[in-house]
Amino acid sequence: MALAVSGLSVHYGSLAAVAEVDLAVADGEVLALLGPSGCGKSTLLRAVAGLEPATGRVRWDGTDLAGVPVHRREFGLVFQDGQLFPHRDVAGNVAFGLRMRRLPDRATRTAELLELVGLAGYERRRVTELSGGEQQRVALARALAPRPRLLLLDEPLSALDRALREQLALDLARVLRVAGTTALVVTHDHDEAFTLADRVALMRAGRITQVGPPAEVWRRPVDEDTARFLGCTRVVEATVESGVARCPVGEVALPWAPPGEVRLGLRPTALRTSPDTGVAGEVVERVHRRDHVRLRVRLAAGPLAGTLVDAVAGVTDPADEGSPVHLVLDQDGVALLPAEGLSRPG
Ligand SMILES: Nc1ncnc2c1ncn2[C@@H]1O[C@H](COP(=O)(O)OP(=O)(O)OP(=O)(O)O)[C@@H](O)[C@H]1O
Repeated sequence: MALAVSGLSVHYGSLAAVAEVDLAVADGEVLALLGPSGCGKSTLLRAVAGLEPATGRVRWDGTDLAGVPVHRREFGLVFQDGQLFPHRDVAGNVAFGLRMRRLPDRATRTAELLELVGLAGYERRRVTELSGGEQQRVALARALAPRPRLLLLDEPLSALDRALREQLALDLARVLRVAGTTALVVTHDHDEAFTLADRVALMRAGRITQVGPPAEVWRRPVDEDTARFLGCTRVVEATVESGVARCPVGEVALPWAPPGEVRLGLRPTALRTSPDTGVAGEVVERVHRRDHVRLRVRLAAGPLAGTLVDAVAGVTDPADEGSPVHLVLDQDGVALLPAEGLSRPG
């Protein structure tokens, strides 16, 4: 195990911003810390970097880093706004860590990194004349140049607009893989976490609530709060038999679900319009999204008659406000929750 964090806490007065966190990141692994605003993600990252006084342990390959200052931890840092040196050109920024460590072949390494982040030939450009996306690429190249043993990224893409963020998340995932980087990435964006990470650690109120591969966390959130954070807008009781879950809004194949009583977390995409089969309802609201239409539907029959549920329709579907629809369940929008506990009204 490369990074091992145990019993790590950070207090601001009486607030435990990070509370007794245990976390491990394996060699070459990318772990995303995902959680709502204010849950302590940045504070945890900063404590790992050595930027925040903390109790507990941060170890690298078994060696305790207590007392090792930030610049001697051999960690690379990338923040939301790049924090480039405005008076240096692109090469000057990328080579900064190499110069500090008196590493040789700085021009070759700089060119290599610029190539990796898609900015080949940008050496002499002024960083103040680059776009936000280009600046973040330079920040990434600068952090990777000295071959840090761990890369810490704090919301590296959140200052960028949506389309650029999606493209850069894919590029960043590729760069981290190609460089074999061990990384801890803080984000509040689910798509970003799932694009970048081998494993996702979900955080709430200073604590880690669940750690696992993205698909596992997505399919089996550990509790209802986590399911809601991951986009489930309704929780329903269900019974699973032979890999098929039956609930008041229909049935759906869930081969990975154990038999017996469970709860299902439904994301808006869990219910889709269907020409004539499925649970009946009436459209009360219709909003166009990029590649689908979001609906609010009042169910017309069954145990949940009168209840409003979220659903999706194709952009060309005639599911106008006031019109009747049928909804069927789609496995991809369904999360499996343990049976215990009461479900909250959505
Ligand atoms: N220097 C500080 N002094 C006092 N309280 C702080 C300080 N820094 C953070 N906090 C508090 O600690 C908690 C965790 O903050 P943190 O920035 O780590 O959350 P976060 O999950 O990264 O949030 P966001 O996604 O909004 O950046 C918050 O309640 C915040 O107000």
